[in-house]
Amino acid sequence: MLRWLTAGESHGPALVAILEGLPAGVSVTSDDIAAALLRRRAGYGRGARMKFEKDQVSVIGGIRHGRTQGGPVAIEVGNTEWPKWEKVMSPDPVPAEELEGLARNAPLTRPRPGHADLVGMQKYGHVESRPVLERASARETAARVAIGEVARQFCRQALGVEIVSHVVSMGPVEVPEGSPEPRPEDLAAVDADPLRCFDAETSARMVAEVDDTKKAGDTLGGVVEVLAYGLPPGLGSHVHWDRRLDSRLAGALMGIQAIKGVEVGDGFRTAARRGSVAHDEIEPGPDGVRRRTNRAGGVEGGMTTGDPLRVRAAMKPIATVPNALDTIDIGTGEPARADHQRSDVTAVPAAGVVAEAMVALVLAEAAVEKFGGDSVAETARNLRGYMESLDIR
Ligand SMILES: Cc1cc2nc3c(=O)[nH]c(=O)nc-3n(C[C@H](O)[C@H](O)[C@H](O)COP(=O)(O)O)c2cc1C
Ligand SMILES: C=C(O[C@@H]1CC(C(=O)O)=C[C@@H](OP(=O)(O)O)[C@H]1O)C(=O)O
Repeated sequence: MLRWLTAGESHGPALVAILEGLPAGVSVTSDDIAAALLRRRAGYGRGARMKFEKDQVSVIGGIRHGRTQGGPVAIEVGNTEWPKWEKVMSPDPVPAEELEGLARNAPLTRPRPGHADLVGMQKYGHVESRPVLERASARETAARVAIGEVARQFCRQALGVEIVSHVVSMGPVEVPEGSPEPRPEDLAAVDADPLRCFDAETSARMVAEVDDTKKAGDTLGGVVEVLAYGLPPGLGSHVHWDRRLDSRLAGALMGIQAIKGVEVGDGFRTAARRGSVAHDEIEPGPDGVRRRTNRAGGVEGGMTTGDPLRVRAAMKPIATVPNALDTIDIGTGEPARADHQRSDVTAVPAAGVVAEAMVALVLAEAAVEKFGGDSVAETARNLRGYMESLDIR
């Protein structure tokens, strides 16, 4: 069983993540994790915070001399901005006179529509939104990307699986249907694009859309696609709803802040087709059985088919709209403009990197379930035995 947890606040000293149940022998270093975190900070349209704040990786447990040991992997992602927040976010009480006049401590009483502020205040009994937004903030995704990198290395080393993501739409600007999908060797090119878009012409239009949106004091959402290559058939199961891989992927992707829709394969587009052109016909191939197309996105009956996994996640526009939206001031009950200090215009490119991490965690979990193994070598051996035993391939 693979399980994971994160803790920490947006302006706290650090985020922490624990990944438990991973076999021993995964090669991974602090530099690998730091590189994954850098990818998450990139992307045209992100706010000032991405520039001045740095993630500081410390591996606290589970990895020795660059290899997992079989115990829980614990990673801390320190925040270089902590000294500015030490009083406001102190876990211990701070004398009132030391907090007085601190702009950062001013109560946030004008909840932002579309963020967790209002309902979080109602549910947890807070009189301002700081205690809500600190944990709702997608800064938390840094912790997921950190352990996601460990899971990704496991998927690569034990299964030969490579995970890629790219941005397929930014607001109304979409990559044309039928455009080539990035392969693992294209990931560096995707990362080099300002919006992590694999189509240069569309990327230029996306950049213009971000610029226009910024000028208008507005924000943007979009859609990311994650692809996983090299999967064996049979991860997940048809036998129960919570063992279906598609249900687990959907849950993991919807668990990313601001993701409002998930599509497996052609997803919603399939609903508009007739059956004869919606499914993937099966035929004999040179290496055994194969499907002619991959409209299903590599999952049938809640199990990987062996074709590339393809899932999409739709992100809503950033809630902290610079031209602030209407709300009420919780202190006075009067209409007001929502709290706004700064924000991303869009974070869709970063959401793609987070989505890769979530997919890596779900695939690693499903692989540990199917193949077991206390070491990467044992998992790989069990996978080989299973592949050799398949009599319909
Ligand atoms: C990478 C990333 C960055 C984000 N940046 C912001 C931001 O700068 N401002 C904002 O209001 N929301 C941002 N969000 C979205 C909020 O975290 C999210 O809308 C909020 O937690 C409420 O959750 P919900 O949208 O799922 O309802 C970001 C989300 C992600 C994944
Ligand atoms: C800090 C990160 O993202 C933050 C996520 C976020 C939100 O509301 O989700 C709001 C912004 O923070 P602030 O409101 O303090 O400017 C983003 O910068 C990060 O991704 O590392």
